[in-house]
Amino acid sequence: MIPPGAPIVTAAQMRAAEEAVFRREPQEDVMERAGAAVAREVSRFAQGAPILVLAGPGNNGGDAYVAARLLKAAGHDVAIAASGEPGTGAARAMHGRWDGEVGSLYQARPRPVLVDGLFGTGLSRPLERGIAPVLAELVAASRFSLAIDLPSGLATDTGADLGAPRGISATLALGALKPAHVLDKGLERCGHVLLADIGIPVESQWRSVARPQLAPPGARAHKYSRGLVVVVEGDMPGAARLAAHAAMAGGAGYTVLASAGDTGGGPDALVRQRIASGDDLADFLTETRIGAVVVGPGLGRDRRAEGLLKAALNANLPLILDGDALTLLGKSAAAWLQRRTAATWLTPHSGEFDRMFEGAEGDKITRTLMAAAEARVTVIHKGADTVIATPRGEVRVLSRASSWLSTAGTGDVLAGTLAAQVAGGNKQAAEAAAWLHARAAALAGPAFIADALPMHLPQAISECL
Ligand SMILES: NC(=O)C1=CN([C@@H]2O[C@H](COP(=O)(O)OP(=O)(O)OC[C@H]3O[C@@H](n4cnc5c(N)ncnc54)[C@H](OP(=O)(O)O)[C@@H]3O)[C@@H](O)[C@H]2O)[C@@H](O)CC1
Ligand SMILES: Nc1ncnc2c1ncn2[C@@H]1O[C@H](COP(=O)(O)OP(=O)(O)O)[C@@H](O)[C@H]1O
Ligand SMILES: [K+]
Repeated sequence: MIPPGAPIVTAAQMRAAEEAVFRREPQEDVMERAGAAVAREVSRFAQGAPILVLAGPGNNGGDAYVAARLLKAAGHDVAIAASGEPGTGAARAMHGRWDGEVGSLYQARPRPVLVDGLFGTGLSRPLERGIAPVLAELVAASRFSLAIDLPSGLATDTGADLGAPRGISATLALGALKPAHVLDKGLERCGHVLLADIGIPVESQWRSVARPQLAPPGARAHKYSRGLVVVVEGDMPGAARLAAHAAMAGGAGYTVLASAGDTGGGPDALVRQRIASGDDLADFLTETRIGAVVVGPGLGRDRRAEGLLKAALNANLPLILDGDALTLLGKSAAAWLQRRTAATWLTPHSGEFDRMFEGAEGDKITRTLMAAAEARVTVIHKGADTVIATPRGEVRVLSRASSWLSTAGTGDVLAGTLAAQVAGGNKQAAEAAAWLHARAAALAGPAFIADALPMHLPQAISECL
């Protein structure tokens, strides 16, 4: 579980936000609030069991000393083990306010409740060999463990593993989420992510995906005003049908499958339009009521596929490109897409993304932002951590969706869901589609097949009205 709609900031941005607050308020007061938030969460879970608090040399350790003092004052049995002397002024002050003993991390005996205050956003290199195994053992031996801000050993801005333990029960993000809470190894290492307001205002164009606010069709709505979606069928008709079904269940008023022949299957309400070639498609896409076109699911990569893709790219209509369309574009994706004047969305998984934007480097947020800016499109970079980036620099991250989504065809369902939101005029279509898709997966439960996913979209939508 990730707090929805929460700002995500890098370590440097968090530090800048803290510095701004310290100009009008003592650092110790902010640290008292951070430690109090930690103590509140820990006391909820400890239920009277003995607590071991680990304190590192920096301000993460400072938070740990505060939490230990408040937990002890509330009657808990608390022991502290430190990896060394406190190294910052605020951490020294908090160490000074602790009136008990401070043991050594290396001699610490496990306790049922563990608080990890070794390192947070200041982690600058992999954990030293000595620290990582000791921390891993103490976490493994505990019944409940809470990481202050971040599990120690997780790179704040990338979620890369620098020696973080496995099995942390919960992480209390302080002030804002950091990329490590939503990306890469952070998905497995943070446990439940909780967010504490510690009175540091943060500005960010990056957020976790939130539940969208949707509206039912107006009293005078008709099928075209609800949104007309065209899904282009190719070599693997099932993929296009999945996308079309998702568009229908995702709220589109009218869905057309542009297909070379009648391959059958799919809902009866699905309208079929015979499209044999790129020229046919170009003609058909002059229909002005079309609100979104989906090209790519099961498209194939032959000459016909290329012709269909070109016709869609040249049409002045909102366009969702997925699957084979992305592979066909490959390295020339940005050059093709920059020329478009109508809005475009790309929904690559990591393989498709890397084929299109092989020069992009860095963490997933940075790479996706770079791609969106270069191609001037919205990119929905799928995976266990789905990163949505717009050319204006906005980012939305959806992580911890059902891992049962890892089954063939669920990406086609996302493309269709997105098309429905685009055709319906939703200005936040990508974020809404990502949320609805993940919610449908949660409702579908375990071991669903992609065919079952669209059936749960209406329920997901009902939760947004
Ligand atoms: N600013 C504030 O008042 C507030 C901050 N807050 C809290 O502070 C946290 C950030 O604090 P921070 O910047 O002091 O960094 P922190 O994560 O404690 O670690 C830095 C220390 O670790 C050391 N070190 C680094 N890597 C290492 C390694 N691999 N192995 C060994 N040592 C290593 C590093 O040494 P150095 O790199 O300098 O050699 C330095 O001594 C943040 O996450 C939040 O919890 C909240 O209380 C709100 C108020
Ligand atoms: N482990 C996972 N956890 C959460 N979501 C996942 C996971 N694996 C895949 N997904 C989601 O499932 C979908 C898979 O899409 P894709 O790889 O394009 O599949 P296909 O091409 O077969 O339709 C994406 O929305 C992706 O974000
Ligand atoms: K920590």
